[in-house]
Amino acid sequence: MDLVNHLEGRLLFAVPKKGRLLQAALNLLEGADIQFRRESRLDIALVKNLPIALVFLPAADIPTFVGEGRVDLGITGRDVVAEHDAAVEGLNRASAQSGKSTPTKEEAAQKGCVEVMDLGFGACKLQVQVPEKGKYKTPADLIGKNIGTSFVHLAEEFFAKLELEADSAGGADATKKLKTNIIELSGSVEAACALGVADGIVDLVESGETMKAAGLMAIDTVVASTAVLVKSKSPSNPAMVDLLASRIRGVITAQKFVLCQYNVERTKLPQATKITPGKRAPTINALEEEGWVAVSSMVEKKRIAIVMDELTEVGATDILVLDIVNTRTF
Ligand SMILES: Nc1ncnc2c1ncn2[C@@H]1O[C@H](COP(=O)(O)OP(=O)(O)OP(=O)(O)O)[C@@H](O)[C@H]1O
Ligand SMILES: O=P(O)(O)OC[C@H]1O[C@H](OP(=O)(O)OP(=O)(O)O)[C@H](O)[C@@H]1O
Repeated sequence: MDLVNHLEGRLLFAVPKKGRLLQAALNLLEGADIQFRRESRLDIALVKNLPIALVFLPAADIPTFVGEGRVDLGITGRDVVAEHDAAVEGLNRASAQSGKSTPTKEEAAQKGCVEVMDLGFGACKLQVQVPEKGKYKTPADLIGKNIGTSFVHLAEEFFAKLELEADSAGGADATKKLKTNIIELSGSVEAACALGVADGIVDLVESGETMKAAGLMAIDTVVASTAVLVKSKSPSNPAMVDLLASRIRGVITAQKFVLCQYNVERTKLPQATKITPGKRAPTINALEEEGWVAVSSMVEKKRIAIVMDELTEVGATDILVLDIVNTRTF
């Protein structure tokens, strides 16, 4: 089937085609009941139960497709969205400086990605790193030096700001324009210092193991990133964007919370509900037994053990913890 000819009237939703964000993104789609079958080698999949087509793209390219308004929604990293924004700003600045035409206000207002929500997975930091045993201790020490990175536009923006600060603080010779040299590398960036290509690098750190293994240390953070849902500034079907956002938010909330149910004497209710205030408020039902109530309340998964300890301490009994499959609680 020629899928490209079946896209008419469908909202386009970009999903990372590989890498670290792929599985968590697919889990979200499944939780949101977005049903599709991806044919082998095809980067487009029609959704069976909604007027949507999924487009599988490299995470780093998704901000371009969404920002240009060619795709309506996307799941990608905040780091690559920031890199795309920095690239567009850099391009506009360069055009303005060279007297070339820049986008009008109206054109600019149509372009770029709008963050709909933080998806809570894929956490990492884009950090400035230098050799642990080297002479550079602060980012300012790297002004005018060689920096290896795959995030050239964010790195340029970061060092341009540092250079400006250094200039205006009189820390640099105003007659001699310092310019940090940003070297574009497409992977294994950590090797650049050891091999003499760079004095410092700007690269992603998650566990920190790669950085440590390369004998590097982080001295500043350029962007703290997680996966995000982004939309274009003028999506083809805003109602469908809202529906998908609401479903995805429901799945994320369900992943983060559990339902805690327990019985407690009515006299202890104020103390107990202080421990389990719920998202909006706890649900309280009278029990057949005089003076007792049943409480159910959403509790953050990561706090549940402490919450159960505290409830036991105030005299709650029959404490049950239930998984939430899906929610619509806002
Ligand atoms: N340790 C990590 N290293 C790189 N990216 C990470 C890490 N942890 C989370 N991420 C997030 O995952 C996104 C995609 O990175 P990943 O390297 O998996 O993609 P990819 O498409 O396979 O890219 P590439 O082929 O360039 O490595 C990053 O932009 C970032 O937001
Ligand atoms: O802090 P850590 O958990 O060690 O993860 C960080 C490393 O992971 C990524 O590299 P990737 O594995 O994608 O390979 P690459 O160097 O070829 O980009 C990133 O560029 C770092 O090198």
